[in-house]
Amino acid sequence: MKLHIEKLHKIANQKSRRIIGLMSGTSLDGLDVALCKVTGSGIDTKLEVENFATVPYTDSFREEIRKIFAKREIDFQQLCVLNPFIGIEHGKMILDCLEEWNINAEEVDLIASHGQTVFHAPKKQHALKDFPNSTLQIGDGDHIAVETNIITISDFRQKHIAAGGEGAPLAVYGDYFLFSKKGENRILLNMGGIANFTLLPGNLNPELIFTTDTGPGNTLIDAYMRRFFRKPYDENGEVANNGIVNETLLEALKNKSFFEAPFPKTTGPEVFNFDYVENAIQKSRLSSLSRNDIIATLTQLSADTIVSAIKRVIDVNETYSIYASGGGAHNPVLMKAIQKQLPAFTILQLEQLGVSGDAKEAVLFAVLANETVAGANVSFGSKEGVPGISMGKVSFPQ
Ligand SMILES: Nc1ncnc2c1ncn2[C@@H]1O[C@H](COP(=O)(O)OP(=O)(O)OP(=O)(O)O)[C@@H](O)[C@H]1O
Ligand SMILES: CC(=O)N[C@H]1[C@@H]2OC[C@@H](O2)[C@@H](O)[C@@H]1O[C@H](C)C(=O)O
Repeated sequence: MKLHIEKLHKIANQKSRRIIGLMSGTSLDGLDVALCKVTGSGIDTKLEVENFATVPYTDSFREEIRKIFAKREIDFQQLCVLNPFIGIEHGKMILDCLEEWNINAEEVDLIASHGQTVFHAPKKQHALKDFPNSTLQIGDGDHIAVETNIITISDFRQKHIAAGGEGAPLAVYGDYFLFSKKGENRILLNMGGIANFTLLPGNLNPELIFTTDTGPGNTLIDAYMRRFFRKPYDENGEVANNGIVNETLLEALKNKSFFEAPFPKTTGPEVFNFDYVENAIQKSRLSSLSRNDIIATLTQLSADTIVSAIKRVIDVNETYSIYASGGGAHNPVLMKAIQKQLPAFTILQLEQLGVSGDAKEAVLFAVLANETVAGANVSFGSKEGVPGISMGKVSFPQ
């Protein structure tokens, strides 16, 4: 279909592209939709977020995903039907946003779709000698392309694995292109369900860029809030604020091989989930601990493990600024606990760099699609976890 390739070629040669970045993360709160104008590529990328919305998932949509989400054993038919269903639903959500924003689908060049992660199993986690790193995102791109009539790039993580990575974190590419600053050591900290960070050295040397997941961001807090408070999360850290950190439980929660494993590493709710907390509570014989204390302790766990990972990779003679994003940046208890342990660091919200922290991950996938269509190879050296590659698969609408 020469016409399609020619259209893509034309988009690749434009000075700038309008790309919709999509992210639906491990919190299952909704679909982040960021309409971006992207000019240039690589380290010369300039990006303007024209519109952003989080389309909340309905309870029933979320429950359908939860039936298979991060579970070792599932109804295989549910996985099969969800793959096109999520693609179609995401397509409809995009069309709703475009209508709201008064923009025609023809005015958009590309969609960059992350899809819904349903299972993440790097080799360090599954420990199956003969099997590779693995991860699975569903919500097939062909369905989004046909539903919206917009060329869609999707399924970014497989190529990362094929090139030697764990399939995550992918934020590092966009973090480097959009947020590097000569003379300032920056740490881009994202606290979604899982927390991760990118270290961008002020000397701009791509070979010194570092990225890793650190462990739980909000996922454990959310799991406990859902079960015992019937709320999706601890809004503004109010429950944590009314609890006291229990040191015995905190130590039991930290007693996990993931935290000791070498960098870079990735994880997910397959490891950090409700049962993980329950086991730690039982092992510490703390079944009568108050629910507020548990939430306070889980919040401290996120802060401690984020700080400990950062401390392991920074140069003590250098100064750093942290730019926080993701839902956890709205939790003042978590933010204060991090700042307290890093008194010499300036901790700011990502908004200071001109991009909303809630939009960041969706924006970063727009950057990845831009690279795939219009970028050149960027070398990050031989550093593990950041292969210099293009990512994603192309779906044409017709
Ligand atoms: N006002 C708030 N107070 C406390 N926590 C909040 C607040 N707003 C959002 N959050 C937390 O942020 C979570 C959503 O964060 P986000 O959308 O960044 O995660 P995600 O993208 O789904 O996850 P991941 O990055 O791991 O894929 C919520 O589930 C909640 O725990
Ligand atoms: C497998 C997967 O979906 N991982 C997510 C998740 O959410 C946060 C953390 O775990 C990160 O590694 C990744 O997402 C971001 C966008 C990333 O790849 O940078």
